[in-house]
Amino acid sequence: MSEKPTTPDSHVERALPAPRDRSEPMFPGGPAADPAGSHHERRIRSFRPRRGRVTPGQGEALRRLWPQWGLDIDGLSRIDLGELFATEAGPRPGLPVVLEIGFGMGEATAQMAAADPGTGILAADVHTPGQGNLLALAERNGLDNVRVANGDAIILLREMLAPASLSGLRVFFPDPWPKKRHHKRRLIQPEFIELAATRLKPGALLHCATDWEPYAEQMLEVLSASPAFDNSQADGGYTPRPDFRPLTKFEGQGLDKGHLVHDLIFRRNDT
Ligand SMILES: C[S@@+](CC[C@H](N)C(=O)[O-])C[C@H]1O[C@@H](n2cnc3c(N)ncnc32)[C@H](O)[C@@H]1O
Repeated sequence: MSEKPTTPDSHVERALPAPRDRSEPMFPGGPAADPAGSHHERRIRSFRPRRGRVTPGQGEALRRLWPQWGLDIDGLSRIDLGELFATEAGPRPGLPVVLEIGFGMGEATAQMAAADPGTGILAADVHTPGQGNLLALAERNGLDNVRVANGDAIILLREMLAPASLSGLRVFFPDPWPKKRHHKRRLIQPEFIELAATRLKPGALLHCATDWEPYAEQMLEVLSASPAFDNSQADGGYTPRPDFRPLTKFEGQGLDKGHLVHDLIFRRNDT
């Protein structure tokens, strides 16, 4: 009877990875698996939870940089923005902070942060590979004015940010939810704008962009109807694409399909 050939360590059992509980973080020290809990409240979400495949470089950035620059949107604590943007030199009270909702892979976020080092960018998304990508970009480019938040930005705004604490809000290419039955998932709705208005300082800019024409029309209608915001365009229409907004990944895909892009810039007034 022929014996099976053995390798020197064939007696060693191959260790199987221990099964991971859904609530355990995928990257030790990194973003929480489900920060505010998927059943935190019954509400229609503007995103689908999606982790996507994380590259080794993104995973490494999440493990190493999250404790320093990451924020889990747990809905439990009030954020002191001066402390959140602290550097080795100490907290930065009075630093103007802009919230970006849905930064995707974060390339445009990093470019805008580099162009404006005197402004803190609080960038929120649920997309794990993008969070790792943005952290790595921030480190590579020496950006100490970027913080990455993981979870639903509505909970961040409502539960964790103080009234009149933000100097700006950016929503670039939010999920268009083109099917009629999904329109209720769109982020830019009257209730969202009402909430955003409470968290923005007078004079703060709300900048939206989309390549989905019907959503652009909805944005214009909702923002124009809000008594808390004034259109930066005297004619009440869209803003010509400002050169300070870099091309985003999602925008590039829309342009390849021949989509028209619309920017909308509204100013929070004193009401
Ligand atoms: C269509 S992508 C656009 C990404 C990026 N701005 C770009 O232009 O390439 C929209 C992003 O918004 C995120 N998102 C949608 N609703 C969100 C919410 N309530 N809180 C945090 N992120 C959200 C999604 O996860 C997604 O990454």
